[in-house]
Amino acid sequence: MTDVLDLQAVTIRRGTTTILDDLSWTVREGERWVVLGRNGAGKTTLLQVASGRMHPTSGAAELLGSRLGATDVFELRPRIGLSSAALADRIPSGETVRDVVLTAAYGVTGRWREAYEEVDESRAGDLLAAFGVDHLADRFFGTLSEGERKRVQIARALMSDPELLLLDEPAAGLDLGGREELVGALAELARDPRSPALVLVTHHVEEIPPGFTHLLLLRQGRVHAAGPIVDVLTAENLSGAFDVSLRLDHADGRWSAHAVTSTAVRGAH
Ligand SMILES: Nc1ncnc2c1ncn2[C@@H]1O[C@H](COP(=O)(O)OP(=O)(O)OP(=O)(O)O)[C@@H](O)[C@H]1O
Repeated sequence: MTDVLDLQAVTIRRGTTTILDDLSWTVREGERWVVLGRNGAGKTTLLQVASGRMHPTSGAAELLGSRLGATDVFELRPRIGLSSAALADRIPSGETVRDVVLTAAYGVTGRWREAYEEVDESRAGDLLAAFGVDHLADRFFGTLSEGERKRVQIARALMSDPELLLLDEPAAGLDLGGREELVGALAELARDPRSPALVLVTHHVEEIPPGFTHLLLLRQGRVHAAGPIVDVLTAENLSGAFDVSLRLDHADGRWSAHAVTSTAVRGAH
């Protein structure tokens, strides 16, 4: 399998703060990674590097076989899909849902007289349908619910047929039903062999869709543990990454975690 992303001893420093610290991580074709870590662990910064938007202070980052710093990132970026709150904020609220997805084929937000090919129109429609939001194609992006927006964003990130798809907290702000619908859609994406390599950043094991294969646990900008999810997602590793004693459960392909408290002991008195 080919390396889609290869980070070797990547360090990111800002002033006296070390945000990523000597981090090595490889994502290969066909892999579906979850990146978990507490607030401030460095997850968003890691995606900035993985999407070619931030260069390491030291170390080497290879994206789709090209070394960051020695390649044209503007050629690289359309080959890497990214969905994040920061990018969503840049989408004009008066843009139609169809155009939000369509403009991604040209790496822009805001439609302005581009001549779209029929094949693009049809791909945008298919992606909206795949995420269950095709009925919203003519609505303005700004009028959508949070859950609808998240699904449109992922459809947009897939529009350029990327070789790597990075999803930064796609379930943040969703209610339980919205989260479950999104987890279902991501599970389908994970199952489809035509999908790109996937990297999903989250704070919650409950948001890990079935079919995700690997886990990177980040702690204070360093790799706490990484590898196949069945080996790495343990109560011990999770407790270490989140600095709290956790119990982990696995049922029906889904995970859940909660703090080990002294409730049971207290209840006994
Ligand atoms: N330009 C900067 N200068 C100094 N510190 C920074 C800078 N950018 C980010 N940081 C710090 O780096 C750490 C990691 O930030 P990052 O956003 O990558 O974490 P995260 O794991 O995505 O956090 P969250 O889960 O809260 O979104 C944080 O403590 C943040 O305050």
